[in-house]
Amino acid sequence: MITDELELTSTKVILRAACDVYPNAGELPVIECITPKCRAVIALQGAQILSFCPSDGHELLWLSPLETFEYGKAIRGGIPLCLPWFGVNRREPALAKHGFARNQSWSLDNVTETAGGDLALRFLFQSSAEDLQVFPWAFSARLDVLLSDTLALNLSVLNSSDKAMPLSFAMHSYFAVSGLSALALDGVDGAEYLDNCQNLTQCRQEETLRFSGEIDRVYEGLSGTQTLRDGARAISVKGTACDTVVVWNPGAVLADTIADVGAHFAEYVCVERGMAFADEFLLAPGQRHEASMTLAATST
Ligand SMILES: O=P(O)(O)OC[C@H]1O[C@@H](O)[C@H](O)[C@@H](O)[C@@H]1O
Repeated sequence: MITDELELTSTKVILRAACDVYPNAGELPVIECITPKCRAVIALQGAQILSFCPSDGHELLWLSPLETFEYGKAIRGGIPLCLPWFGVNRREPALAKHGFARNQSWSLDNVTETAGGDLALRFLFQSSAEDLQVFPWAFSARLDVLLSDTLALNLSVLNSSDKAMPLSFAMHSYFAVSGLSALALDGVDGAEYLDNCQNLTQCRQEETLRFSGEIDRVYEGLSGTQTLRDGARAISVKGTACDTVVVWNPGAVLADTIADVGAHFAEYVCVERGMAFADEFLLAPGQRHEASMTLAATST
């Protein structure tokens, strides 16, 4: 059993095995953070936030109840980081979808508590010699997480190779929702999108986005704030330097073919922020790209 505890003035940071937090999970290391404003669980694999529960007790993120937490396998739910490419790799489509950083261990580099009771954690990732076989640009990444009443992520990617590096990525949030039929997403109306359910056909979002059946849409160059309305609750997704918005729910038919979703498809929707498709770019040698995303939930 892994345990290590850091007790700060008003917060606790505890290193645990996933099975101590989630029934049926394995030994994968997770960090449980308890602050005056929230409780959060973060896996070291992928620096993946698995849970964020502000003091109103309402969980923001969905984590599959079918998740088995195996080393090297993508965890279904929370906020996976898709990096150093999003979706299908454009150079080599046979490579693993969404890059390899979500399936590897990151290190916890720093933990700082502020006087106001916020907690900042820094996670680091360094691409390995093995990664260079599939992505021949050495890079490092840093994820700064700020746990407050809101959840803020700052993802910074440094190209440490000597040539321009193609970069696409996403902070792939799975939001816990009360059901799909009453949901609506503001902040994409009027925008063009690529419909991933129709071979990336270009379409236009004429009305407020609602959820019935499979939805897999990519809005490029959008930025701003998206707000997911779920009855009396609203979740806002605000980002900078992550101008692509991806909205995904598999619907019942596709979910049936996804082992770790299945009958649970109506418990979540993904509203992701990143740089992908037309927003993918070349990061010059020695240059950093910093993107940030803040998630906040309010109830009326
Ligand atoms: O099953 P994965 O690799 O985690 O991907 C989940 C989904 O991620 C979304 O971002 C994509 O738009 C979908 O096409 C994809 O199915």
